[in-house]
Amino acid sequence: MELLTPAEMDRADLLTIAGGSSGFALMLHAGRHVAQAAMELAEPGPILVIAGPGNNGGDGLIAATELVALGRTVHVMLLGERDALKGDAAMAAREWKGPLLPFLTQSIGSPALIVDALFGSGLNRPVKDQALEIIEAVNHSGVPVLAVDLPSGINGATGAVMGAAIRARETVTFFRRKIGHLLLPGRLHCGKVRLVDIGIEPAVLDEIRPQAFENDPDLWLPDFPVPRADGHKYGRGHAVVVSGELSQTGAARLAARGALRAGAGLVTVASPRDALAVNAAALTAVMVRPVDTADELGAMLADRRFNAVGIGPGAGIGEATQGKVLAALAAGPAVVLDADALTSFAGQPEALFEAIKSTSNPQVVLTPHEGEFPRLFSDMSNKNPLRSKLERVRVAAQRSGAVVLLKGADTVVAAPDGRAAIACNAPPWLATAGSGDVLTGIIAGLLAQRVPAFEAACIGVWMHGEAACEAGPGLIAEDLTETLPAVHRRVYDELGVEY
Ligand SMILES: NC(=O)C1=CN([C@@H]2O[C@H](COP(=O)(O)OP(=O)(O)OC[C@H]3O[C@@H](n4cnc5c(N)ncnc54)[C@H](O)[C@@H]3O)[C@@H](O)[C@H]2O)[C@@H](O)CC1
Ligand SMILES: [K+]
Repeated sequence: MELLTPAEMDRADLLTIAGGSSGFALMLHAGRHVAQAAMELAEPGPILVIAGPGNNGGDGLIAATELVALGRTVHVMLLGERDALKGDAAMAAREWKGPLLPFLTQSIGSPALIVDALFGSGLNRPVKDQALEIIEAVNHSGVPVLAVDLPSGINGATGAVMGAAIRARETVTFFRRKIGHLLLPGRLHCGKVRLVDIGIEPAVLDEIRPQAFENDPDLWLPDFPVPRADGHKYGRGHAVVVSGELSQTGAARLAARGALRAGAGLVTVASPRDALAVNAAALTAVMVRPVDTADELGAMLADRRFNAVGIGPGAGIGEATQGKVLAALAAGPAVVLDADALTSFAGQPEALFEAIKSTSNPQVVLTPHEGEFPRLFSDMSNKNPLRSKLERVRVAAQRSGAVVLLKGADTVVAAPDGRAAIACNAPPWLATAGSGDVLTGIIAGLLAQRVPAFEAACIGVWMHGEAACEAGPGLIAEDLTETLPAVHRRVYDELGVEY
């Protein structure tokens, strides 16, 4: 499903109003949904609504009015003067007939539930002073919080905490989720996100054309590779994984098994001669072929049946790996570059980007983690707070000409054309040795089946997260390939494919 920036949400709102609805009608829907969620969440006892000076506060005031009508005791605190409210929020305030408590921490008390309607998508600067004190006091109170639209203090476009932010049990948001609901740390502040319809027609999206999506099957289901009943393994591509030296061959084997489990028809490990015996002894369905140099790799890949290559896990950092990367890009299969393949270009990323842009087959995926990312994009480390993770990955994709996948609990995949997907299905135990190697292999396996690079990266990330959920806590990288069949079955169920 699409993810919106606050600016895009404002457009959705304006297009709906231009189509004949009133802004206040949207607010009434929003406030009623919030009240409904509050009824479900709140134990018996009073409910405190903390309202801010904009339309997020307006939603809160409508919810307060509705909750009283539903028989609840409701207290309201408002930041600023009632008379200072404008537009729809002023209309909402006229609906609220009760008193307003002073905007002080002492007013919080110990309600059954707090409805956080302080700031939503209009947050445009760090919270300070009174608002900051209230947010911190709410977080310390231990009272469950229902956030309206966004937990106050979370930037809807970036997920950043602007000074301080509410930690909500649940968040009710409208029409479509916002990017800040998925990117960290925002996601951690939202609790469960409830998406409700407030009367905005999905057709407005035709005009807005959002370019960010949640990474879930809705996004790529038609591209998911399903073997044909009349097909054979040669029709499902042949992935090559480049192995490192004798002492570090395990990573390539993990990747190779990932490629096979992702559905590649055939997988070959291109192994240095001195590691051949080790690789061959430890592999069964995966084949092994001696490849020491970039020239040898290039010669192997001249056979176009090898249609996808994964390089990086355990590859070693330096000129030898650089050479193999350039040979793979020149030969024209789809390519996924990870780990040492990326680090080998630290300090000279332009050489890599040039090679990517001049490849005859522009199906290239880069899969850095936050440590590797600034080795290629030195101005965009996560220490640089000027850009969100989404923006950083988009710029990286545009600059490199490749699909870029930046790993993390909120893995972002972006294509050079601006499309981007944010994942939220990875469990914390997925962060374990070797799990990135398996991801590289899964993506290589999908590329081998001719899934386009952006979709291959998205599907790979999603399957990897699902496989980890399936394996559960205590996961080691080897488990991921073994739980992948269950993930395939889940996708087949969604596709309605029998097995
Ligand atoms: N766009 C839409 O389609 C709809 C929006 N609605 C609500 O309207 C909200 C957006 O309303 P607004 O644009 O009025 O924005 P908000 O209500 O989120 O906040 C804007 C107000 O807060 C102030 N403010 C911003 N940052 C501050 C800070 N750090 N410290 C102190 N004051 C600060 C601004 O000066 C302004 O007065 C949404 O989050 C949603 O809850 C709903 O009513 C339904 C429809
Ligand atoms: K809020």
